Amino acid sequence: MRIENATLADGRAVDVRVEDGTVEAVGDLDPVADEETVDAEGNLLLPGAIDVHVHFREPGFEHKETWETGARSAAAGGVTTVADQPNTDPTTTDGAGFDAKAERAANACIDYGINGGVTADWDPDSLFDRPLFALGEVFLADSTGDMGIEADLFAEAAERAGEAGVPVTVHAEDADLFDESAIEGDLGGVGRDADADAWSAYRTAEAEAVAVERAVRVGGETGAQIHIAHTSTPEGVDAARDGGATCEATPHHLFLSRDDLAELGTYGRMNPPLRSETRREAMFERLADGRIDVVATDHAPHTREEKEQSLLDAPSGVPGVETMVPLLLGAVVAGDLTAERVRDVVAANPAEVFDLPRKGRIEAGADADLALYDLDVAREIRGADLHSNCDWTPFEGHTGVFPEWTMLRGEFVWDGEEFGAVAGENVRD
Ligand SMILES: NC(=O)N[C@@H](CC(=O)O)C(=O)O
Ligand SMILES: [Zn+2]
Ligand SMILES: [Zn+2]
Repeated sequence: MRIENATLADGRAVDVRVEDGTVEAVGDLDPVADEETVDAEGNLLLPGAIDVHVHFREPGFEHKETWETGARSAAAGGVTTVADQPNTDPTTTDGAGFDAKAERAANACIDYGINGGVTADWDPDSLFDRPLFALGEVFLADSTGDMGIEADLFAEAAERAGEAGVPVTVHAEDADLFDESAIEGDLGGVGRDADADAWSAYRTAEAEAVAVERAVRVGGETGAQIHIAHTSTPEGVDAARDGGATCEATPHHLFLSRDDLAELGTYGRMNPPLRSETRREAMFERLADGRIDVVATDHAPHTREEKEQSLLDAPSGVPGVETMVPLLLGAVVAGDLTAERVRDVVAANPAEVFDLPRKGRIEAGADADLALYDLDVAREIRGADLHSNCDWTPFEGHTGVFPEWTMLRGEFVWDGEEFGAVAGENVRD
């Protein structure tokens, strides 16, 4: 197959030859006889995005999402590889838990990695016996699934991961620094009527910075590679960088702030919570200038029914795997970000941080994981148009550029209307 007349993120106009699922050549390529041609019409060709932080919920919470629906949502958003988190049922904290998840993940139409998690009753021996994508997210405070752990267990887990050469991804919040007084008293009604700003006041910005500092210190002491998940504050990003760790930021912490909570209510409750508009801007600045290594979604679907509760009863988390690249490209169209930055944070950098040599770049020898975008057709994001089992989005009404098509190892997994019968593989197998 020859993809003709594509524009790469760096502005180069090229043709791309794909053979046996691999990029064979990039450049000015003459057609060969009988070769299939795909006309890219000068549109932007990006490497398939790698979302290193999703919660596809299976096994255990199939009513929220499955590997089938989550992967389809990813593909329709230009994402061709995901890494799944361990707070499923059973938790992915021992060999059997890993195997149970691997069985379900085989239903995905995109490639994937499976993380191992840490709880007081985890079984590191059988867990590290499996091909882990990473150890994590290790919860330094409780979030969905109540998998928060104590400091000494974190140090022990980091030690094991360091020995095994497995990166550690950390949910960095310190519950000792949460402000309980913020969630006392009247928090309003349910769903959109709840006072969700109280959640941001409760899980303080300071709690993140302090936990990040602790995590990177443990990384230094144990030799483990530390990656801070979903940093929500500029202080958290700076502490990660200063400590020699890499960090990721979510689209919700880059495009939403506490100012949106009056409208979102419990639909905007997540951990770490939305921050002030000032902090959001400082996060976006760090995205644009390269201080944030990776954008990942923390795709955490919950049903409307679950969200339609009081602030304290509604679960934390928002979906996002399908809207990540579209939102970032919306920012490119608006002139706030370069296409090269987008390519780096969603593809090249995650491939480098998590050691995926065949992923994240459009060059000879790489997997032909590709997505094509027409920057002239930005459209309004609507939950009803998305393919996740979660039929709402916190980005309703935002502008996004969705892929014309998405390809996994040379096969169309999404053609803009339908999904192809493509089988995903574990990137660590
Ligand atoms: N981010 C969230 O608020 N929720 C996540 C868990 C997590 O990443 O902390 C979930 O699994 O629902
Ligand atoms: Zn988390
Ligand atoms: Zn998460």
